[in-house]
Amino acid sequence: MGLASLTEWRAYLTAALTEAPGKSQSLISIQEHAAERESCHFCQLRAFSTHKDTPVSVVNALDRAVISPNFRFIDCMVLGEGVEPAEDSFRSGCSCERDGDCQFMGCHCLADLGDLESSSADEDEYQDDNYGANGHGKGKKKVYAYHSHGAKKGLLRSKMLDSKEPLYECHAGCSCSKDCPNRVVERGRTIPLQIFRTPDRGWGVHAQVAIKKGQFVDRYLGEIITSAEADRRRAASAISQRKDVYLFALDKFTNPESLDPRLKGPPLEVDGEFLSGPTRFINHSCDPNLRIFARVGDHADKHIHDLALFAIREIAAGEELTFDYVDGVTEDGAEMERGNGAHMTKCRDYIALFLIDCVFFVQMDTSPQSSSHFSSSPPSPVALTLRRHRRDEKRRLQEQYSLGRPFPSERLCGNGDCLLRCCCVYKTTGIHLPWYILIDRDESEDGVLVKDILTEFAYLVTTEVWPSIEKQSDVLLKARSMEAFVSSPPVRAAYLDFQTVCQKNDFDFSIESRLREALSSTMPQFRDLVTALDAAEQDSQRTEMLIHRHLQPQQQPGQTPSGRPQWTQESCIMRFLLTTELWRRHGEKHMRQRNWAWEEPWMVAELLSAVLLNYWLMDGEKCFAREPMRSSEQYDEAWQDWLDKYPLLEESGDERERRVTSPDLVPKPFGMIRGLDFEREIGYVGGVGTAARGPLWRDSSQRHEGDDEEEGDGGLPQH
Ligand SMILES: C[S@@+](CC[C@H](N)C(=O)[O-])C[C@H]1O[C@@H](n2cnc3c(N)ncnc32)[C@H](O)[C@@H]1O
Repeated sequence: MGLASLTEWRAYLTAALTEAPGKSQSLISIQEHAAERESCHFCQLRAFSTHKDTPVSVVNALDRAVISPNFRFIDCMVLGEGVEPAEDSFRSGCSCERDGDCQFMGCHCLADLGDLESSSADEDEYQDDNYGANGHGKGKKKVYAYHSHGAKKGLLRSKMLDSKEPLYECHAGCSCSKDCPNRVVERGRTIPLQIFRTPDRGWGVHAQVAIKKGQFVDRYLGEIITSAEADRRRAASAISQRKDVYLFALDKFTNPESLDPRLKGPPLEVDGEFLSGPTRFINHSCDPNLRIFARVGDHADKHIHDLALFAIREIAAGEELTFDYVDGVTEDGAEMERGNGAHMTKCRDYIALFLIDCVFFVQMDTSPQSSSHFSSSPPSPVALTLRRHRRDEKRRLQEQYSLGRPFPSERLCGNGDCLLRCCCVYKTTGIHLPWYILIDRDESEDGVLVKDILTEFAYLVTTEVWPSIEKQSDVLLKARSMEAFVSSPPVRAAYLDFQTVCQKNDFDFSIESRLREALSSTMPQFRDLVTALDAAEQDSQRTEMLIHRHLQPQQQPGQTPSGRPQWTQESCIMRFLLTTELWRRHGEKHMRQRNWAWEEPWMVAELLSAVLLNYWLMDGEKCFAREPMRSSEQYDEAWQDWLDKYPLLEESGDERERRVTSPDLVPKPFGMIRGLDFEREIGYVGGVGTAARGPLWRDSSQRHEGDDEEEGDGGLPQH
């Protein structure tokens, strides 16, 4: 019967008693009855319109765990605050006269589909298809997603099963009948499902009947919320970033260039953690038997499209249902070939993450508190430890934000809706989580301590750019804050991004003078941009426009206006400089950023060019390792390491003195790092001109003190 808890038993008996013929409703108070129904999972499931023919049941033959009382079963999407369906005036439907006509040219619902390709073996049923014989057969057919008759009627075509194409269906606004072959998800679940207790992964789902390849199983339901609300829930969640497994972005039709503002992005998300249907209990597998598809009914509601699960192979009765939570999507939202190395790594990483997760939630679920409704016993030590762990995790994140880590919902460009990947550098979820992370090795290829190289670099650029600072403690402070900036996660991410764009466009900077040349020609433009950003400070629209224009590839001279904008070496460098500059400016009122006030645009340009060159040099000296980013927790760790390594300096004089004189914070005397004399052996201090070499770039309008020396090219080591 599927009554997995005392609550459900009680509610079921209550309902049975009151509904039994001849029994008086007054046996129990109506109010009590309503309250019981509210919290009873069985009552929620029994209220589904599909309950009679295809019930959902819950069984637990393993332990005393029950589904959390905070969870509620629903059978249709719930629209959260700020989420609206299309207005009636935008709705449309097809006016096909007969169900089968829907596969011909005139059907609005199929308007976004291509015409039928006759070569597909999967389409052979069309050969003897009687539909459309009424003269419509002369028109071209559209590719129906489903087989429309024969043994496979209602099953998704194999071609669709292998694709990530959305499914366009007829719907309530159409004139075809509910039997139209193009209404499979629309007609709802046809398989009874059972939620059962697995030995090692909490709850799972199976069907007690066999499921055919291509058969629709059910929709993933939940509360549809805005992206900002989803970020807020991620940050506030007791399960922290693992909240992601319950959130699905409705991004199938998201396109920053869309004319429909609702499709421009960021996409809405479905949160199934506390409100959902049985599919919310389906576990993840790298070799799944289900796959999730975007399904659209009324085209005006593309922004709130359905998530429909279909069987991708024959499934035996009782076999656990699974789908791949990663499903071959890369960080850029592009498709990754399923089963390839990158996909399998990401897929397994999910499982590794769950294994940690499982220790927590299996214990949480089985502990008496999860049904705290009825239990009056004190929390177990395990539950207390877990609660403390979660609380600590949450507190740690909050502390990170207060110490200068930006909120994941913030964007570099300041526009909370921006989808541009390099603007979403703080995001910790889904497609925006950085794919790799740049970690310092202990030593360079030649055995120099990497932390010394960073310290030395920061010290040298500081003394070059602010030669007039006399007090040694102030120089050290400035150098320390410079080092904090250079090592920060967003600057590392910007360098990785720079490398990726270079590689994708075959820009070869393996010879250092080439990088210097491109950097030199970018500098004047970048300096002007910094000046323009300063001037546009109060005008957020203008600022955003300036930023976006310089973060993306541009139309090249001589290109036709319709040609695709292209990257150049300069625009690629510009993107690094600008993203690092935006991070420097980010939240200027925060104490950390106040330490990064670099006064003049030429200083900003000099220093950031130095940062890029220094990364390039250190990279060539094998100072970094690239590690795949396995989870948002790993990103949290990277931020924590950085915040621990570079604590905010107190303003008070004493404290300040104490901190800067601690041995760790004092750079080694110039040129004395073991095994490396920067000046003599490398002759390089980033992009900043030394007394001997002169500045990296110059033009007549940007001369500044100490600019008299010759422009030097370096004689620097080549990679
Ligand atoms: C969407 S829920 C699935 C239902 C879940 N088993 C439950 O009891 O609520 C996702 C969570 O299930 C667990 N999970 C899903 N697939 C798993 C797998 N392959 N291995 C281990 N745990 C898994 C993880 O704890 C994950 O956070």
